[in-house]
Amino acid sequence: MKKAVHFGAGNIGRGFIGFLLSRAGYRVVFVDINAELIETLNEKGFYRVMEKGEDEKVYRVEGVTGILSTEEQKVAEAVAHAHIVTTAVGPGVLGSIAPLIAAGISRRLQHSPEPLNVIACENMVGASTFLKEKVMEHLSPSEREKLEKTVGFPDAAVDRIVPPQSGTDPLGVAVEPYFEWVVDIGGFKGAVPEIPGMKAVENLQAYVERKIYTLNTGHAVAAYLGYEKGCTTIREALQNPQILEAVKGAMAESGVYLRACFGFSEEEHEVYIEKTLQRFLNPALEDPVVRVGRNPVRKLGPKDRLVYPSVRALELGVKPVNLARGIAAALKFDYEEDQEARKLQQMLREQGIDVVLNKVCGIPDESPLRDIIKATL
Ligand SMILES: NC(=O)C1=CN([C@@H]2O[C@H](COP(=O)(O)OP(=O)(O)OC[C@H]3O[C@@H](n4cnc5c(N)ncnc54)[C@H](O)[C@@H]3O)[C@@H](O)[C@H]2O)C=CC1
Ligand SMILES: O=P(O)(O)OC[C@H]1O[C@](O)(CO)[C@@H](O)[C@@H]1O
Repeated sequence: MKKAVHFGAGNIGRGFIGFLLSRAGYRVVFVDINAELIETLNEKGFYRVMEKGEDEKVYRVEGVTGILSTEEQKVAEAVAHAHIVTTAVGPGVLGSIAPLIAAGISRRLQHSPEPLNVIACENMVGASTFLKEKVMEHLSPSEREKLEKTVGFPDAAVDRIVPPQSGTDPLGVAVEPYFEWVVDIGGFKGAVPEIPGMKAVENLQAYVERKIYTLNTGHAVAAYLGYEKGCTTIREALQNPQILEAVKGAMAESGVYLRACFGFSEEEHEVYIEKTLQRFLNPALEDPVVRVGRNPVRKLGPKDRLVYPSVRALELGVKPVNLARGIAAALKFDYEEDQEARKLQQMLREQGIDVVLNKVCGIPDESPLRDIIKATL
């Protein structure tokens, strides 16, 4: 039986990637830092995925096991014998799991000429490429050379809304019915693995950017404006007409760039936006604004969902007022339980808005975007 090693047994790990891998016939080994989660996975050996739409469908995912990420030797051994490696740990954690993956690849290169593909399934443009760079830092020059020949790191876009789980089942995951997992066909080494639900494409950049700069952009604007207005969930936020308008406006502003860059037609993009809004409004999913707004420092980064499309829209002659409202609201996201939110607030207090716009958002002093944002603060 083929073996998959998946880093991150969280919502996307269990509810999306691990689920598809298992259904494709892989024995899935989850690696996670959460000891309780790994213990429960090993005790039960299965979990349920509940698709929450108009009808509820329940799937049983069998034959799964777990390894704690501190059990370095076991993780390396699993990677050394895997047929595919995937991750869904969060972009900020990729650097921490890179040594584990490198140790596994190093072992593998000694005994197997078989190709391996490592796919980082994170909300980040170029996540697998980034992971590859981090893995390379832990390999010798000769291992790096061999890696280039046999180990692929195809970039990917992952789209399925999986909010925090509220039920009593410690492993069960409630997910939306929709999903899209798109992987760069040119990044694979060896044959592209047959995984129903995973689409290997040539124009990955268009998929990944459309997803991050539409869905994640609109979602972030809803989350930060919703938080500002005291809303608990995304659905509640979107019931406020002003927030709904701002979310639609922000997606339209980033759409100007996406259409210009990738050639989506206006109609096609409108359909995509409308479908995205319907997914946000799924009444069967309770999606907290604080989850969607988590890690505001990452989300305010120059390549991320708010600043990047604002810069691109400005270049195309469109004033990104709604994106700027999202950025301004993100700067006010003072959710105490979020470490990055605390850090951001401290930075704002101690260093001021100009330093934050510079250091966190990467917006140059001379950019008119600064004034557009400040005008909405
Ligand atoms: N939840 C969602 O709707 C979606 C999330 N994503 C992306 O998927 C990734 C994962 O997100 P979620 O599953 O929502 O997060 P999550 O918090 O539910 O899962 C992350 C898992 O990674 C584990 N982890 C953290 N540090 C680790 C380490 N050093 N070693 C091993 N495991 C570690 C955590 O214990 C947790 O189980 C993120 O990049 C996110 O942006 C992408 C699309 C949808
Ligand atoms: O997972 P991140 O990057 O923190 O952001 C949350 C976003 O990711 C998703 O979970 C899935 O793309 C969206 O629901 C939300 O826009």
